Formats: sequence, C-alpha cells, structure tokens
Amino acid sequence: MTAEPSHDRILIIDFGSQVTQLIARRVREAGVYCEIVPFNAAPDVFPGYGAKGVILSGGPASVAEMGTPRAPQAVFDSGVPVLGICYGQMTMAEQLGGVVEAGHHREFGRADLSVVAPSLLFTGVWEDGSRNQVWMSHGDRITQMPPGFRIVGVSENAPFAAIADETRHYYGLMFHPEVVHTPQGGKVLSNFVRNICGCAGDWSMAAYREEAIARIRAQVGDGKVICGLSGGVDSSVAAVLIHEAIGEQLTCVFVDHGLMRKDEAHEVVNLFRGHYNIPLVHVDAADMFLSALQDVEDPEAKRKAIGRLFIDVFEEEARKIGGAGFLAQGTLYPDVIESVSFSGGPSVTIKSHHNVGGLPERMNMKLVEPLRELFKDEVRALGKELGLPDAFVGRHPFPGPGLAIRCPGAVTKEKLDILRQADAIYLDEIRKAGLYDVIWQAFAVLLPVRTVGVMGDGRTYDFVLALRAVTSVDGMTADFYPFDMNFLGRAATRIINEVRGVNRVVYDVTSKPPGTIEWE
Ligand SMILES: Nc1ncnc2c1ncn2[C@@H]1O[C@H](COP(=O)(O)OP(=O)(O)OP(=O)(O)O)[C@@H](O)[C@H]1O
Ligand SMILES: O=c1[nH]c(=O)c2[nH+]cn([C@@H]3O[C@H](COP(=O)(O)O)[C@@H](O)[C@H]3O)c2[nH]1
Ligand SMILES: NC(=O)CC[C@H](N)C(=O)O
Ligand SMILES: [Mg+2]
Repeated sequence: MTAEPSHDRILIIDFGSQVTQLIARRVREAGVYCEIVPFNAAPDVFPGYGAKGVILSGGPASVAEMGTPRAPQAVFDSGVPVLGICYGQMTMAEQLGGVVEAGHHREFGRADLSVVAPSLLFTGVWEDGSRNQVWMSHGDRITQMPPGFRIVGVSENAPFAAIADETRHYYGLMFHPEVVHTPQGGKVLSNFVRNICGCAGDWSMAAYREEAIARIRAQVGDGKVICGLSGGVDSSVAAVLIHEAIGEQLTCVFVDHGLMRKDEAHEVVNLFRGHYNIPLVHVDAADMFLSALQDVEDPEAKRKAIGRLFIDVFEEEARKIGGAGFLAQGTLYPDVIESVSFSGGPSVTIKSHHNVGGLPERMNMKLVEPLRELFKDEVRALGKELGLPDAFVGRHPFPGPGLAIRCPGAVTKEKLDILRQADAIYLDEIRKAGLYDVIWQAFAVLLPVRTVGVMGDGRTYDFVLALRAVTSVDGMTADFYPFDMNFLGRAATRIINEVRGVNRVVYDVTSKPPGTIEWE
C-alpha cells in the first residue's frame, strides 16, 4: 500500500468481483483517493490505513456456504461508514446478524430498483417512490435483515435490493452501482464517499504531481535511477515526472528488443530526444531477445522470458553508468491487479505483465513506480498536467513484450517482418480514416494458421492475419470497434496485396471480457 496521507482515503475490500476496479474508478472520479485490498490482506491493512470509509466488493463465492470470505470484524468495530455491494452486502448482513440464502432467485443483467424510503445514499439521485435502472449479477439473496437496518429499495427478485442503517452508517446494495449499466451509480458512490464518509473530494492530478515528486525524492535520495523508456504514455510520463523530481540522477534506457513495430525504435528515440533534455540510451538487444524466444510457444513463458531479459539489459546499463540503485518503470494499477494473485486470494492471474508478474525473483535494483496507483486515463491527465506533447499522451498503448505476444506460437524473424508490414498498413488506414483517436488500441495479430488462396491464377498457402481494434477507458474492459465494412475491405485488400505471406484477413469481434485485448 502506498501512503497518500494528505488526502482522505477509502479502502475497498475485494472479494474477487470482476468489476472491483470500477468501484475504485468511480470513487476517484468523485475526487477521492482509494485503494483496493484483497479480503485476505484486509485484516492487516485496515487498522493502520486511516480509511474514512470502507466499500466491500462483490465476489463469486456464496455467503450461504461455510468457509467463504468475510470482512474483518475490525471494520465494523471501527465506526467508519461501510457500503457493501452484492457479495459485500450479503457478508455484511450475515456478519451483523441477518440471514442469507443460496440462490433460486437469480438476477443477471438489467433490473428495476423501486426506491421505497429516503436515504442519504440516494439523495439528489433517486427520489423516494421512483423506479430506476440498475444492473444485477447474483444468485444468492438476503432473506432476513440484520437488526437496525431498514429497506430502502426493492427489485422484482430482491426484496432487500437496497438496505441501510443510517445511524451506524451501514449501507448495502444488491445491485452494482459501479458499472455503466447502472446509469446513476457513480452519483450513488459519490454520495457515499463525499456525503456519508465526509471525504473532501480534493484528489486531483495537480495534487498527485506534487506528492509524487516529493515521494520520489524521499525514496531515491541522491541515488541514481535507470528508467525503462518505451515511448509509450506510461513510461514517458514516469520519466518526465522523475526528471522533475531528481534531474540529472536519471538516465532513460530504451530497449529495442526486435519486437517493435515498423520504424518505431527510431521514432521513439528521435521524438524523445527532440523534446527532452534527459539522457537516453538506445540499446539494440534484438539478437538476444529473439534467440531466447526461439522455441518458446507458451504465452506466459514468453512474457517471463522477456521480463527477465529486460532486467538483464537494465542491470547491464546500470553498470555502465557506474551503478544505479533504482529502476523506474511506468507500471500502472491495472498491470498490478491483473498480474498479481495473492495466495488464496480472490482473483486469478490472467497474464503476467512483463513489468510486474514477469519480473525475475532476484532483483538488484529497487523499483520506482510513481504511476503504480493510476489508471491509464489518469496517467494521460497527468501527462497533460506535465505538459507532454500530444504525440506522447495520445499514443495507443503498446505492450512491453511487443510483437512477441501478437505472434501466437513460436516467434521467428520472418513472422515478425510479415506482422510489422501488415500492422503498419492497418494503422495507416486507420489514421487516413481519421479513426486513430476514436479507437483506444488497434493492432494486427499473425496467426499460426495457413490457408489456401488464389492470387493471379496461382495457388497460395499463406498465413491468416487477424485485425483487432477496441474502445476502452482504462483497458480493464473493452468493446470491439464497429468498423464500417468498406473500411475493413480496404485494409484487407491493401494488406493482402502489399504483404507477402498473408492471403487472408479476419476481424476480431470479441469484447473484454470475455476476451482480453491482446491475444496472449
Ligand atoms: N522497449 C522498452 N524499453 C525500455 N523499457 C520498456 C520497454 N517496453 C516497456 N518498458 C517498460 O515497461 C513498462 C510497462 O510497459 P507498458 O507498455 O505498460 O507502458 P508504456 O510502454 O510506458 O506505455 P503504453 O502502455 O502506453 O505502451 C514501461 O513503462 C517501461 O518502463
Ligand atoms: O506493458 C505491458 N506489458 C504487458 O505484459 C502487457 N500485456 C498487455 N498489455 C496491455 O495492457 C492492456 C490490457 O491488455 P489485455 O486485455 O490483453 O490484458 C492492453 O493495452 C495491452 O496492450 C501489456 N502492457
Ligand atoms: N456479484 C456478486 O457479488 C455475486 C454474489 C454471489 N456469488 C451470488 O451469486 O449471489
Ligand atoms: Mg508500452
């Protein structure tokens, strides 16, 4: 947990819901700092955390079953306001003397909430007597409220859809206020953190910048820092922020691992050197990465191998400048959440982001990660605050393992060359159509599948290329971009005509979840 002591803070206890991160986002949108802690770490974290309120997330387990997770008793003993959402509501009800039954009354998706009594939680949002759209995803339900609570809202299948004990400031919601399908849900969460918990709502990027600089100085002292710079938004913002904090103690290192897109290495280095007076070392490590990846097919093995090599390169560069005690990276909150699985914790590891779960166990340098608590859109806002040019702030994300995770199966130089050309054409068409800034991320994937085609009256037997484009706010959830068919036809024709080795193009229409954005 990172200290953010000069602002009010909310602690979110995670029971493993797929949408816990969205609770954090909504709370921050209300100008309030918050962090997520897994339920099994909560008993240690809560007592010293200084939370002005606690939110209990949803989760896949059933409160009606023995041995399922509970909130720390200390939370209820502390007197801070508590909001339970779905599983969080049910465990709160059970822990405070109510009864929960396992599910015959499943509600998944859109539901109507009838407000049947006034509550501070709904003030200025939903009037007493109104019916409102909410989103539910549960099978269990409360059948008996704990003492001191009353019903505030009901739905067709949940007689206790919203309950409150206004005296003790305990609130429980069966529905999920954090998802966009509960259109007024953000305001409900804002009511909780601002009006009920009494948080000031003064958490902003300008404040974050000042505090982050102070923290970097305190951590680093007069030590030297190597910063992994990819040219992406995150590391560019991290580098500029760290430079503001410690000036010449910083050296940036750009690793060309041979898995970059077309012309990317030179563009990044020139752009950065053109704008900043920060020392930047350009390392050509393509042979080293490609030979290490030669026979690696498993996605996690690829990620781990790349993570390890990155560190080898950083350590080597540190030696060249006479040693550096610290390694800085543009790690974001979603990288941390998606990579880390606490043992016995609620959520599973989806993929090891090279800069977190993919790091080797033994590290000589200490990590400096000033963006570790931020979501992508917050980093972009911080970048604007720091005056970064749009060429950095508006860039689509590009994963550290690069094209290796866009080449399912073994990675070869030939495949990378094909992918590079096709990807460049696809992005060129996107820019020409004026869609680059509308789309959150777009890229091509070279599939390890060959199909038969006919070109110039001859038979071809070449690779299939998949195109991907998504819209998103923070990369945690995403929708596929609904291209016009003419656009897709145009891009496919150009790729097949101009790139040798591809004779078929397909478009990926999977959202996240259930897909992820990258294919590996
Ligand atoms: N080629 C590279 N050279 C040096 N460091 C890198 C490279 N690729 C990734 N990194 C390090 O790993 C971190 C995480 O990579 P990631 O792709 O998430 O962030 P980014 O590249 O800075 O931003 P974006 O997500 O917008 O691409 C980076 O912030 C950077 O510190
Ligand atoms: O720096 C990174 N190192 C990684 O190992 C990594 N894996 C995925 N990504 C990027 O994260 C976002 C979410 O991707 P997924 O839906 O595929 O998990 C998308 O923007 C991905 O491009 C990575 N970035
Ligand atoms: N979304 C949730 O928190 C679900 C809670 C519990 N697993 C149920 O099905 O009722
Ligand atoms: Mg990147």
